[in-house]
Amino acid sequence: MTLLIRGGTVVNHDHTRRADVLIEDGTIVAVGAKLEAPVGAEVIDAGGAFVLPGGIDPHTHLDMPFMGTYSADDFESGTTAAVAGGTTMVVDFCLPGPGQSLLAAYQEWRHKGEKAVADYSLHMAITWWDKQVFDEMETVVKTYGINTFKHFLAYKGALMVNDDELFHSFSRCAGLGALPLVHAENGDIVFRLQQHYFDLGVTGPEGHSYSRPPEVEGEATNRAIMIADMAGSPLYVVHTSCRESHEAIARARAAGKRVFGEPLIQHLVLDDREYQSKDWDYAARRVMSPPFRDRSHQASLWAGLQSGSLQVVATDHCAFTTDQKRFGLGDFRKIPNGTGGLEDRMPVLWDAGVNTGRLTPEEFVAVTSTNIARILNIYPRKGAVAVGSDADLVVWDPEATKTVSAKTQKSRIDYNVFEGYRCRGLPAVTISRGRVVYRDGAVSAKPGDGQYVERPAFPAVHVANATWKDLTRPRGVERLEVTP
Ligand SMILES: NC(=O)NCCC(=O)O
Ligand SMILES: [Zn+2]
Ligand SMILES: [Zn+2]
Repeated sequence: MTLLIRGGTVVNHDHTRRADVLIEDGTIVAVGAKLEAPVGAEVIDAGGAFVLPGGIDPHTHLDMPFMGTYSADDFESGTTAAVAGGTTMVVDFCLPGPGQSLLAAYQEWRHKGEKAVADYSLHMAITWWDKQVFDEMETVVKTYGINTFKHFLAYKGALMVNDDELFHSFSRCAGLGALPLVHAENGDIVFRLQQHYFDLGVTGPEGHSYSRPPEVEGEATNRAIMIADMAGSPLYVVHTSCRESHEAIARARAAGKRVFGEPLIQHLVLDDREYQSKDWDYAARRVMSPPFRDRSHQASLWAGLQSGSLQVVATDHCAFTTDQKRFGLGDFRKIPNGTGGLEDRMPVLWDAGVNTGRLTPEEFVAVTSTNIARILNIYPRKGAVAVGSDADLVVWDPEATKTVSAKTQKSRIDYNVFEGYRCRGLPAVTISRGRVVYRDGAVSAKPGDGQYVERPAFPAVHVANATWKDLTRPRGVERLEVTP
């Protein structure tokens, strides 16, 4: 199948130019001025709009078993929302249960992924530790094409791992050429603070926010960075939500460490006043970890994206219905943690980022697509409008407007945390591997159209880390023998 996108302005992370894009059998075969349409080609007139690499959201939880229920969007509704918002690939988290084989969990998540309408990939979570996990990590990397392992420093008694497990797993990642990811909140302290506020009589959703202050995130981020450094591993910090965590990442980078930070679109535009709503449902729908912060933290996150100390904007899409949120009526600790955002990430970020001058269109492409493609080792197959890349593209109309509303969204849940947000700048057409999957408000892709994307290990990064570690390692002092 041949497709020509004519008359657009192609924006990559490093350059912008007027160019047509020719696609054959799912791959970009030419990018240039005034390309001829081959006989039989479908032609899309971009009409001067931007042509961007499709968005990549590296942080979703579709059909996730969590806090006694399952997240409401599965791979079908989640990826449908994604393409409607200009995102052509998601990376979800495979979560082995306690004592469950990583290989069995992988098969379960691949089964869930069979319904995806857009491409997807998986991170593997390390939720427990012993020799079996150590051994299976190799198969996960070499056979399943997963080069990222997630570690939760929060959710005590459920997903949380301790420092010993962290050091073992990070060291194993270093040996395999894989990248560890962390949810950085100190789960022991969160547990105590939850009890403290509950005992004081704070039972509503605001208790969730009070019990997860920026300090628990700052501490855990610093700790994970230091442990990764000692293990000789790079590190990716998911949902970086506050100044303390951002500063830890910026400090590490300034010291030459390979550390990456990922703010969420929610933390960039929504703040903690939401938890003060008198409407329990309204506040509970916004319960996620880390919670929304005060506006001074937002300024820090934007500055990080602008200066390059933070690299990626994700969603952590983990959507629960109002009925599910009500599991926590009377006890905020039981409110399922998570919010949606897959359909909204790119439009809201364009509006709050590009329309305000915080980001250039090229920086927008970097933080929504290219940087994460590079971090996940799938660039330039993904994350670029370039010859040889997968034809995952968005024709982006910078003047189109909409007001976010749960009534028109593709997600299955009954509300939207961005409700009423007026966006200027929207996807007009989304293309996945050369096929139009979204146009004029309608998604045409079908369950099963999405393909699983394998991601090879990063030998070069780990060789560099190991070389430097070896050069700088403490060595025993050679001394003259002392004769007794
Ligand atoms: N973020 C959140 O509240 N829910 C999803 C699980 C996680 O990422 O911590
Ligand atoms: Zn998390
Ligand atoms: Zn998450």
